[in-house]
Amino acid sequence: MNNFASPTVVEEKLGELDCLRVRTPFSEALIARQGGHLMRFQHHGQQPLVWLSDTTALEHGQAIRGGVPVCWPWFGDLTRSPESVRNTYVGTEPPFHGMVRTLDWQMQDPVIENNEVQLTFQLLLPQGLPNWPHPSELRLRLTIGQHLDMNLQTRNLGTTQLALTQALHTYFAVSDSREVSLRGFDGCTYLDAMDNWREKHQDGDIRFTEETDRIYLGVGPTLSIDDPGWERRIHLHTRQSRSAIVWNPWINKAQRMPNFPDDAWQRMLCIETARMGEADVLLIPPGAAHDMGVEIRVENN
Ligand SMILES: O=P(O)(O)OC[C@H]1O[C@@H](O)[C@H](O)[C@@H](O)[C@@H]1O
Repeated sequence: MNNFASPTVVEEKLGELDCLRVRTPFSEALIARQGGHLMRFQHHGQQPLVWLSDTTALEHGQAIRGGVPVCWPWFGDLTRSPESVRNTYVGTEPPFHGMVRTLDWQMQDPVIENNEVQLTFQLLLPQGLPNWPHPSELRLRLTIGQHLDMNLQTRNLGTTQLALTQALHTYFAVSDSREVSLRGFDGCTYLDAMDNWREKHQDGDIRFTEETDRIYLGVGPTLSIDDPGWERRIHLHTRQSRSAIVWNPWINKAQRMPNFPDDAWQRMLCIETARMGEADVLLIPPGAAHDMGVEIRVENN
């Protein structure tokens, strides 16, 4: 512990975005009200845990590049979600990664306890969203302290079952994406977006050697990123999620993507805690709520 005797939460404007800067005795974080978007998280005296693009847009209605976008009420390209989820949208051009990452969420008063700060963001959607007529409520709870914990709760306020896919699209900062290994995926099946969504089998740890965009299925609750360059291991402990997206854009896609420096693919990777695929689609009965979450810890070698 150092620097800050007790946690603080301070409002801050970043470009057009209303943000909160959280300081605890262990860590510092920056969160935008838009999307309830965690933009930065860093332990004092250490490298960042979460990667944020130096060139991200900081404008109302524009997706923030990096941090932890919330993908909801579907993940990625809606046509890749199960039919029950595709049918929830009645428009013609469904936005990629759903519709809430660029909305302003309501924030509840911060709770400061045990040297941690808990921020809860809420989206109350009595009519649903444009072309998505499903009354629901979304709550994102971020706990910032010695560890980072994120919990996404969906409540179905409608009268019929609600089908969703979703992800906490976490961009991790790493010393060099070519040198890290991702553990906990050995033996899993994955859908390979780079190979026409073929189903494949993961043998051993994941290493990045090319553009990688995969949906892992049947994933257990313990995953990690082994980063020898920064002499640390990042541990993810997931709750109520059996799927994860693993993504690194590599050289060519990095050049094509907006708000993403050409060489930044070397310094980031995504492991996205998700509910995705036929087997992990989220079905919520009327009146019920569902939580999905992840706790992230760092172990220094
Ligand atoms: O540029 P966006 O919409 O934030 O998406 C970034 C990436 O998000 C990942 O989750 C997807 O698997 C990739 O296909 C996509 O490129």
